[in-house]
Amino acid sequence: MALAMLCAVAACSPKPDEGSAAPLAIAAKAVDHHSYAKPLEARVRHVDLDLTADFDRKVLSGTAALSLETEPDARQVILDTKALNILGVTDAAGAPLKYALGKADPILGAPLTIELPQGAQKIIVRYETTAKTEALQWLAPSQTAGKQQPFLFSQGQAILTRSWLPTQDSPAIRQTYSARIVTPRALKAVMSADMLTPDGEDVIDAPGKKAYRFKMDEAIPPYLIAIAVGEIDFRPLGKRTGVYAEKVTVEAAADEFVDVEKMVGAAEKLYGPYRWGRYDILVLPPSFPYGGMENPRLTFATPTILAGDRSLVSLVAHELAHSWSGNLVTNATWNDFWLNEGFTVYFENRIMEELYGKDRAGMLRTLGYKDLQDTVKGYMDDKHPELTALYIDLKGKHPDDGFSEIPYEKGASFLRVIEEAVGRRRFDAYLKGYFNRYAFQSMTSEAFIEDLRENLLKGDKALEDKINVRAWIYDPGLPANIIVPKSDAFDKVDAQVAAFISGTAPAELQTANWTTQEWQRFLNQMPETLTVAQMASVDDAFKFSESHNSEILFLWLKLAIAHHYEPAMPALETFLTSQGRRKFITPLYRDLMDQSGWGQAMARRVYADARAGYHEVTRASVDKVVN
Ligand SMILES: CC/C=C\C/C=C\C[C@@H](O)/C=C/C=C/C=C\[C@@H](O)CCCC(=O)O
Ligand SMILES: [Zn+2]
Repeated sequence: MALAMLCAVAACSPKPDEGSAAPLAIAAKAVDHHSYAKPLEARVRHVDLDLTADFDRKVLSGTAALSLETEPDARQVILDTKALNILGVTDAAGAPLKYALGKADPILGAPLTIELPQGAQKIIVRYETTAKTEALQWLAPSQTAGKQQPFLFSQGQAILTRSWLPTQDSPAIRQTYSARIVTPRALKAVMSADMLTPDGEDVIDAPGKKAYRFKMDEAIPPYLIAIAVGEIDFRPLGKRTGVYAEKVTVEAAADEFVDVEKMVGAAEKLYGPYRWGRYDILVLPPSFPYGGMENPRLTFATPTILAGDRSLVSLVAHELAHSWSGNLVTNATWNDFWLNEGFTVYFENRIMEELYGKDRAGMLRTLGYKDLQDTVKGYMDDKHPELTALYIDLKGKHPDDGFSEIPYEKGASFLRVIEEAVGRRRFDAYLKGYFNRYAFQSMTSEAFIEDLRENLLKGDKALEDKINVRAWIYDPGLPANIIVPKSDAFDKVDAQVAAFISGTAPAELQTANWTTQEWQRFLNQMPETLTVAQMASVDDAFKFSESHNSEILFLWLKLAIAHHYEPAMPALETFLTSQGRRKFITPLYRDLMDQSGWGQAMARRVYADARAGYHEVTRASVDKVVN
């Protein structure tokens, strides 16, 4: 990897307000190995985009005007780029500036070093994206739900934003942004910002085009700058919530998300005011690579959560929770990713408990704990214990290489241990204070420990040792004081599973009105040693192969592969070729590849056909398992 000029986080964080000096002092020791930026000399404060979405060429082209804050003697600014075609750089008056695009690193991309006249406050980069831009997916009409119009969307996390706009792409270098996006007249542009022209405006001497304008006045990490363009409709859900989706999807989405306005209220009751104005959701076409992405003001969500019975809306609670953990207080480097995700999973479960009660929240914690156990076992078996720590040193690695359930479920388990040690009321008060103290700032694991000591533990060394704070953050494995969730609500499921495995015909199982979480528990408990007759009987009884619930279908298809249960193979092929959510796609291909002969042949055949339709995030993941 080209020597990445390191971004000293201290200079990346904005001027601290009183009471937040600690993170700056501690965070100064942190460096972001995933950015070339040197913000101690010159840093980006605002990005103003003026781009045209060209669906014929599949490029975004135009300008990024960057407002800078520079040291008096600064003579250059360094930006992060990846696979961009840089067409020229000028100052605000249009005078050309000298620039150099450095050697491209396969993970970080290339540094764009721009010479600055003394006192320069703004530079304008003219550029266009290319076919190698990893953040963007350009979909043909056939790849969308509506099949009538093309669609474009971006994914920024973790370090993909640099592939669709030149800036300092570090989560510690927070920036405001504004944008003018020109689209074909039939399409609408939306972004993670205030949408100033919901219906677009005419473009002089371009009758076939429309322009949409946006502004984000809060300083956010660049990975949260997001865009989508398509035949997008809108339905309101409440006074500050609504859902965007393709016309054919929007009614189902509005019905699925009917509780979202209540979710925002529940979240505010827990951790303070929602600071972002509106909370809207955009449902993407099926290839979206994640369950959700917490782009501020506009969560991006997969259509695979549209189960029709609101049973998968915990994902929305998760993305909403990021409005505090991750978007308001952000991990300063990707080594500290658990600060985003562990807090959010903890918070997500509290929102679900507030809205749907302790039983459902307990079931979700129990299912999450099983995922955590499986992940830890997998990494330990593969001799990668370092990936089971919360803080992971990702120097020289792609952040994706550290991505797993660990920062999510182990991080949440850590916070539950703190809650149990100090009591829920005291912990909630601490969290509310934490989000206030560091609002719109970036945080490191060390800074968090300092804040915890100062504002919650208050010098109680015995309490800190009882919680085992540093071991939870830095040690591999699961600390002995982890709280193993126990959900009585699953007792009846477990009893039925035992009856089934002991040979009782599934038809005798009392499964009336089971929830998705109970079916997940049932399938999680199924051994991989069933007979084909047992697989057939349970499929006949519960029609798993025909399920429209992505979470249930995923677990059933894993079981079907393990048993080479042929009747489920058409459903498997449909599932692999009709959506692109990495969490489902990669494990199924991996399981197929573990089946020598038929499984490997099927994986290679299906992937050869489906690969082009996946987003780069999913492709990069499956490329590692299908060979
Ligand atoms: C220790 C890992 C450090 C950094 C990883 C950061 C980002 C990884 C990159 O892959 C982006 C991930 C984005 C995830 C978005 C949503 C998730 O919360 C849910 C993903 C699983 C799902 O589809 O539900
Ligand atoms: Zn998350």
